[in-house]
Amino acid sequence: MLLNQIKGVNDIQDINPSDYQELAQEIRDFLIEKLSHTGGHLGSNLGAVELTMALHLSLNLPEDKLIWDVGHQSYTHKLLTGRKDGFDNLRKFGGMSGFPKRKESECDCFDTGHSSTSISAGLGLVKARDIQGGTNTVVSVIGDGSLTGGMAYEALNNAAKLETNFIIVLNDNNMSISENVGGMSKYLNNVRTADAYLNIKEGIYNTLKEMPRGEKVVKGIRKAKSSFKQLVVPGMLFEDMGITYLGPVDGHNIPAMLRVLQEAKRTRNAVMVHVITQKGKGFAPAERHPARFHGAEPFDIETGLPAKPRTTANYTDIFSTVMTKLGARDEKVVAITAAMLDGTGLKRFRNMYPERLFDVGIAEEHAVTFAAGLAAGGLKPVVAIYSSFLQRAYDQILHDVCMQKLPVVFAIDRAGLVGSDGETHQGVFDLSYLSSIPDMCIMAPKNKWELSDMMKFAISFGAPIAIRYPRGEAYAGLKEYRAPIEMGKSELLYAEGEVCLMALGSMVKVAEQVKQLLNEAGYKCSIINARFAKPIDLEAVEWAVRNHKLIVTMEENVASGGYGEKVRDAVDGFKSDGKVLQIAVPDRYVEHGSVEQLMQEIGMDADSIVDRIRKEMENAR
Ligand SMILES: Cc1ncc(C[n+]2csc(CCOP(=O)(O)OP(=O)(O)O)c2C)c(N)n1
Ligand SMILES: CC(=O)[C@@H](O)[C@H](O)COP(=O)(O)O
Ligand SMILES: [Mg+2]
Repeated sequence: MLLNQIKGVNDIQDINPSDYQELAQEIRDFLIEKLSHTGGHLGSNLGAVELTMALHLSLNLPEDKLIWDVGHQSYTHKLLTGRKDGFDNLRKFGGMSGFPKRKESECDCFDTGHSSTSISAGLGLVKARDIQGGTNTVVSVIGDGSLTGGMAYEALNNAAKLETNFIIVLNDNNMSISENVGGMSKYLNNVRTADAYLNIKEGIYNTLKEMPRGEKVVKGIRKAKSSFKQLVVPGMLFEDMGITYLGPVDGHNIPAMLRVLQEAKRTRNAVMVHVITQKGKGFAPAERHPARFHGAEPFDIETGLPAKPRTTANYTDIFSTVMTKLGARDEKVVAITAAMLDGTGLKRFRNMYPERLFDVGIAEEHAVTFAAGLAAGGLKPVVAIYSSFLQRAYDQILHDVCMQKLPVVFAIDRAGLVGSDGETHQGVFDLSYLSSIPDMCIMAPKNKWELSDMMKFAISFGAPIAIRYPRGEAYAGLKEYRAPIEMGKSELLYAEGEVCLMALGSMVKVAEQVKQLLNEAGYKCSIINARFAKPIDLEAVEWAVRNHKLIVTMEENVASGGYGEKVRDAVDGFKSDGKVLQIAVPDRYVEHGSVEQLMQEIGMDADSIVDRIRKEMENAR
């Protein structure tokens, strides 16, 4: 097997060129087999096999620097840098990350996970090289979807004035997670469907040379290269900015890519190499359903179907259903997604009300200010964005939504630990960054019915409001507790005394388990479902202080700036010696693994919480 000859970095350079095709096939077979067990970002990786091989053949790693935008397509890069064994535990607890990690390999020069950062980071590495007199090559690989993100344009704008080499590879598979959207996508479509510029160029040169005085004409054209390109390349957007454009080149043809990369390396400025690939290439189910195989769960190789079909609704499903109902009831309800139509569950809303769904591309900042504009214009926008991606739009939430008290509903999915995507995607900061903003109201449902009730409350709230809910199965317990949602009011679930658990959102389910364990150990235990993280329910805090020896706050967010901190401050106000134990995500980045394993690791599973409570109670005796 050729793949077995690749034990470390640059070993691919010893492979005979006549074997490249076979190696690419072995890599595909390997990825399909491994990911059928572990899950992972299959489609993007299958599309980038030959591209990655060509880059590794052209570069000398780790001296040369290769930056992967988002990083979800870096699996072949991991294989070619000696990490084959890591695939057995890909994205598992303690195993190999699904994204580039500097601490994992010296060939991973920049950590990614969130989109559209690669050109900025690459340009930084170029400048660092130039200032220190280095000669290494720097390559940023960015997908067409990631090129919808604003940061990419800020970086291109900056890179355009560069006078040294910087290679930007545009890996264009005409897909984001769902269909790619917007003007840039349309522009790339035109470029892609035009005959390859390089072929046209050579074809025209050859024809001209046959003609009388043809050589002279060709020379003249070569001198006026850019105006010639203007004639044959639609748009010329990048060239006009000052960035050399090469391509489009077939991203599954290694010799063709090697030739273009050689040319790109000779350029004395920023150069964009436009590579055309197919998402899911070589695995029929992934070619047919690129969105489903973008981030795949373990699957059956024969059929492509999930190994474990899902039987219960997750919070995204509930959100999806309620959105269609809200859309039916009120024509003013509109929805916005930043390239996460499938992930946020807004596809159904799009299918029913296409004119009221806006997919703005990977542009969270724009999504929020756009929603502010929609609200200012009299509509009722719901912006559905994952917690960790919404981090990007802090200023837009503050400056464009909250300062004007505009009625925008933030549906914050993946709030809490997300599991196998790891530290870049854990949604454990939203309570903190949103809480600091005046006029922001934040809710979190304890179960699936409460998410529905909160959405109905939010849509008629008339001011900025956020609902955060986690990845995964929607809790179907506590159905009988369905008191109407009231602004800033919590819900008392059990009133027993001694220990009072004040739990927010997903932690209510854990609180039930904690209560049972505490009861078994002989402690009485009350539970308050917080419902609101801002404003907190001060009356409930006072009741908890007056009637319990210990208050335990529970939230799937970092402690700093979270719900527990606010409760602690309030307790101090009511009773200076009131005891509060804060259960929250610790002040460090939480890596990948299953949510259950991670909760255990950070001491937020029921057993760990009970241990801590018992210690506190024993100390108090
Ligand atoms: C800031 C941010 N928003 C959203 C995402 C989710 N996301 C990951 S990959 C992706 C699509 C990327 O498309 P493209 O760059 O074309 O890569 P492809 O998957 O097509 O190879 C999206 C929206 C993200 N990682 N970061
Ligand atoms: C790479 C990336 O950012 C997305 O593909 C992300 O992995 C999606 O996560 P979900 O599976 O939670 O939708
Ligand atoms: Mg793409």
